[in-house]
Amino acid sequence: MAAVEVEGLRKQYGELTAVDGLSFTIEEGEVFALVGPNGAGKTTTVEILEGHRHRSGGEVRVLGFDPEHGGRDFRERIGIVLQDAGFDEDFTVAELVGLYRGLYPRSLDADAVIDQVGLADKRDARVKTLSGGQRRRLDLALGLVGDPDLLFLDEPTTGFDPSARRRAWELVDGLKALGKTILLTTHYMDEAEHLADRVGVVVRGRLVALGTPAELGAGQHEAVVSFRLPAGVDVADLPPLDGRPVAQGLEWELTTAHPTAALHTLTGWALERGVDVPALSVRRPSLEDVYLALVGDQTAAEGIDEPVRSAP
Ligand SMILES: Nc1ncnc2c1ncn2[C@@H]1O[C@H](COP(=O)(O)OP(=O)(O)OP(=O)(O)O)[C@@H](O)[C@H]1O
Repeated sequence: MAAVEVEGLRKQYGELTAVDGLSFTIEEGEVFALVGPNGAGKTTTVEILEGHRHRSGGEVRVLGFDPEHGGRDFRERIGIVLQDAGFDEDFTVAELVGLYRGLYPRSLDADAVIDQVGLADKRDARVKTLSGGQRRRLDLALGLVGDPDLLFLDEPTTGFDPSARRRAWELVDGLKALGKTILLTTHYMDEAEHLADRVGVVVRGRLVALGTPAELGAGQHEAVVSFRLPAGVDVADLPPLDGRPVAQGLEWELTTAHPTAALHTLTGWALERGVDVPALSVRRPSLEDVYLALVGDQTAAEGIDEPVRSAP
């Protein structure tokens, strides 16, 4: 059985269609990332799946439950890490994690979870004294302590410093190894690429792409050849290439569907002249390149900043 099944999901806020016919499934043990621009409908979708928001149409099953009517049996099996949970600031970290732990029949050891999220030295600190990144780690601890089968992570590493992000990634990798199903939203494409088995790209409440990071990248046939100009050479001196190189700081970048030919032309020309092409590299498009191409296309096609309105 799939952990999450969404079929034709719709959500209206008055005239605004925030979610417009979304369909996807998440298998048990899968890490699934929803990405998309601000206001695309990710949080609305996730909140419907959590049972916190009423849907306007479509079918949703989460762990076999209709989340709107799942009740306690459902809530005990899911963990939620919100962007801003908002809890009593006078509690200490250990008190709050202990409190949450008490809400679940099957829970993890509170100190172990505090350790796991890297807050061991803040165990007895009051919540109001924590930094932004430390609060996010506390959010993560609260989502984990009930030992959920399905974890919702809403922008789990926003505000984290780079090493805290890496640790959070390791934590998520560890949860995945334990067979947990995870639905995450993120604005960091490297995060989606690293963590997610599959990524769904949502624009204006619609799914515009769905696949593994590699599948999404494979749809892009272009590669980027970048290099610096050899000393004393002007860009106009280069041989004709498949496209025009564009300056990026000190480097030049050529986006081409034929990287082999472009490299051959460039390196053949350099060898003939007896010069080196400094910092020469070829890269496949990253998930971020793919995302920007998709989202740019969609917002251009649909009119920027025009919210999608339902038909009168
Ligand atoms: N309670 C609400 N009432 C009216 N409109 C809402 C409400 N909640 C969200 N919206 C609108 O629905 C759309 C989708 O919002 P949502 O928060 O789901 O987007 P998101 O993809 O999570 O965005 P972000 O990346 O900024 O968190 C937005 O246009 C938002 O303004």
